[in-house]
Amino acid sequence: MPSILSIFVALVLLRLLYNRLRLFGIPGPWLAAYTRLWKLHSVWQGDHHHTAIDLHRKYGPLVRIGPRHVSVSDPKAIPIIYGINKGFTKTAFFPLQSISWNRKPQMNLFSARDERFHREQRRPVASAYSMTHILERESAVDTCTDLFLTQLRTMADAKASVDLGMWLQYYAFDVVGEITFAQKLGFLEQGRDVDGMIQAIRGMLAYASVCGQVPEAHPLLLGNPLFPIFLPQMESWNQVVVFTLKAINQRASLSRNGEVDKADSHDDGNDMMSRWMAIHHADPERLSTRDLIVHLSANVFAGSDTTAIALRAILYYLIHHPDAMSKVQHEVDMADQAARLSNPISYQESIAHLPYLSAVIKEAMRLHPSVGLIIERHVPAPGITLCGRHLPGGTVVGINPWVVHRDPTVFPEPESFLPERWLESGPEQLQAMEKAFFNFGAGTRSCPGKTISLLEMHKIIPQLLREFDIRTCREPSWKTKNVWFVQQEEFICYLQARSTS
Ligand code: HEM
Repeated sequence: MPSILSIFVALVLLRLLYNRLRLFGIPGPWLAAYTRLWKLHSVWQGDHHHTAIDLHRKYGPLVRIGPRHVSVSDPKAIPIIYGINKGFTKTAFFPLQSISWNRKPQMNLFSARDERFHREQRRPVASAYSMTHILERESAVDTCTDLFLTQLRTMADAKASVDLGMWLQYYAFDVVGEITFAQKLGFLEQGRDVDGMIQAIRGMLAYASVCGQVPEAHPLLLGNPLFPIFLPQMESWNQVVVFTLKAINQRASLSRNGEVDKADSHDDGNDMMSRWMAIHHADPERLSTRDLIVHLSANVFAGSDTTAIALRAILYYLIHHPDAMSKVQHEVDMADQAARLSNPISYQESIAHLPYLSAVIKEAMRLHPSVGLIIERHVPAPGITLCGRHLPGGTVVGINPWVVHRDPTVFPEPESFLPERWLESGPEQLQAMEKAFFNFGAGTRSCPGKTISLLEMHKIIPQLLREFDIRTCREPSWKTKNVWFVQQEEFICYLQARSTS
């Protein structure tokens, strides 16, 4: 009689064999064909973006990174996987990044898997992210710039080293605060991680990146359905939600049943909260109190880390490419001499008069995208042919921005920092590069907040370089860790006031 143990072992072996045969012929690390442990381990190490680049160089456009998981590097696959009405839906990786409120997990724009629900959620809020609306808050962003520069001047005068990486994140946080809630979040003023929000977001990302590889484990961990019943105070551990509720309560009040009270709110501002409260009060069914809370908190969660990563990358590549740094500073100085720039520099001025800077911004985001894992989607039934291979329905596919941004057929010398490629390439090449630029995702689920990030980048970088010479304190000048977002740490710099400023 076979023992229970031998039956169990036989079942496990059969399962592994089944896994192996499912996507037979798609190359990749041998262990990945059998089990998700390979992917889990690779993500756990915090360097998966580099592993993914190496794997695609070795195996080609399709790499099997799990039993049902395929990483794709061909930019031509972007409109297929992420295009409108293509039927590819978000995977279980996303919902575990939602917040919990009123004792329930609440899906936001980012985490929602149901496309219809997502469409209904995005419709009323989308216009608040348009550049026209964001620019209405430009003067508020300028107050963040003033505060940031004042703090940096003090540190530069003291000839102290500056954790510029951290300060850029404080800046990004306060800008999101101004645009979302018409208030700074206190980061620049206090020069510290207010309410531990940066740490809280890092913890959430680290959890999502690892648990997201085995999402079935989520209900046994932080997604345990018993927690809201027996541990309701858990909601108050999420600083992002706590902050959002505090911000709402400063302007209106949430009643006992969780509804936002109309009496003491004011709907006439141009920040997102005012715009969305106005919609809510006109038609609560179109945008409920729940929707208000999840949309506002999504901004705090999604808007600061991603932008800070991009800001650091731009300065990092400039510091390590002195020629490019000189060109940007020369461009700013010339525009200044021609009296084309205000103080602080406006977004429109930056776009109109600083073309080399725009190319630098693009090139830095190409080399160091904020997102460092594949942006997962499920292949719809009955399957799809990608790069000449049939992938059955249910396969998890996705493109990693780090991989597609290094496609040598689109970006020659992919590892080199060459801002000129964005200025000197012919129209066809430029179009191919734009189509392969995947920093903000693509299609209906692409990033609505990119307007906010672009506004920040085009304003604060020239402003900093107009006023300071910046160098790093040591080499290597940062450490990176891929926790879904590729964060940089210890980007410590010296700032010196420029004689021309
Ligand atoms: C450099 C900065 C940023 C980068 C690189 C970035 C990247 C991304 C990417 C790749 C996606 C798509 C995810 C997917 O397709 O599954 C996304 C979605 C999203 N981002 Fe951003 N983001 C940035 C800044 C922001 C900002 C500033 C905000 C808001 C304040 C924001 C809010 C969102 C939201 C709400 C979504 C979900 C959109 C939807 O599915 O409808 N992001 N972002």
